[in-house]
Amino acid sequence: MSVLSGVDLHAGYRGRTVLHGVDLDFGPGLHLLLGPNGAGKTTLFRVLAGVLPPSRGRVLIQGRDPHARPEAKRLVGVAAHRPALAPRLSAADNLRYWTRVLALPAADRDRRVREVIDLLDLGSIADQRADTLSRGQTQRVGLAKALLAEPPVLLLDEPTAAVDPAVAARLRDQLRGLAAAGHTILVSTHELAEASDLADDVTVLHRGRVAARGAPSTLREQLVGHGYRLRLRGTGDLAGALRRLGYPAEPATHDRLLVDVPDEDTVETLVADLVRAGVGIREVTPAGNALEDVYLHLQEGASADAG
Ligand SMILES: Nc1ncnc2c1ncn2[C@@H]1O[C@H](COP(=O)(O)OP(=O)(O)OP(=O)(O)O)[C@@H](O)[C@H]1O
Repeated sequence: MSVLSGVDLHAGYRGRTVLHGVDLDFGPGLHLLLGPNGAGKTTLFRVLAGVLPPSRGRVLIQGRDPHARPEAKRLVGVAAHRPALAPRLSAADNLRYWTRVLALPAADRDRRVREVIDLLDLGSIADQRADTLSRGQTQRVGLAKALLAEPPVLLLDEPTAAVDPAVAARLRDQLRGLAAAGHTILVSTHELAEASDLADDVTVLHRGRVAARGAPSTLREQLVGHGYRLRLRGTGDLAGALRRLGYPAEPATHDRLLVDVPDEDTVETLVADLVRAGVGIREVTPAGNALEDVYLHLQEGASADAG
């Protein structure tokens, strides 16, 4: 069941196009939008939320276009990367203020504030002034704000970026709970650990385009192919050394390589050849840490384009 979709979305800022034709389609559940810094994740969220109009293409939320029908914006709750809270108001008063901005029925406002405070375990900081909250606490208040109107769709921009591992784990549990309750949740992140941990459905955004979508393990195959990752000692001409040895690999970063080899025997030969060629080897990892390879692959493409 499609709840949130985007077709051929183009968008940008003052003549500069950031999204170059993004197609997306999400149903209820937890979905991740993974992309390196600057990939266009925040821009895409602004377009999906009905805030930034696309120059081309269309957004549909439960069949309604938020850019054509502003009331459809109510179907989306957005938690910004750095939520803007009124500094002098308490966390709870910030939430109360937002119930008015969202035009929730007056009779429901206090109840909803209490509910989101309970749901996100914010009781101990509810009366604390916003400007005294830690970044992680601020982020959780931002998430509470996104939930106030009980929207079917949640767009969460790097919700665990500023929180410690224990809080992040709790937040992930809460997100899983919301997904199980029927929300369609899209979480953006550039953190690989987060992506492998949180959801099986990952969309990779790269340079304003969807580079791939799938479970972490299948993404690797789509983008990188089969292979092994080698971490080498030294920053010499690794690509040159490999070419001379006849291996189709390219450096992904200064001391790492992605090597596409069909089997273990070839890896053994490769390692022996590299050692003979004087290249030190620190680590050989089979295709397991899928998303890290995907990222290295994207970086590799980006630096090749830049050069
Ligand atoms: N308000 C703006 N005006 C002009 N350019 C912008 C604006 N916001 C973002 N950009 C540019 O659009 C591109 C995509 O930015 P965006 O914030 O969407 O990426 P992102 O994937 O969310 O990155 P990050 O992971 O760093 O948050 C970047 O090159 C950025 O400089």
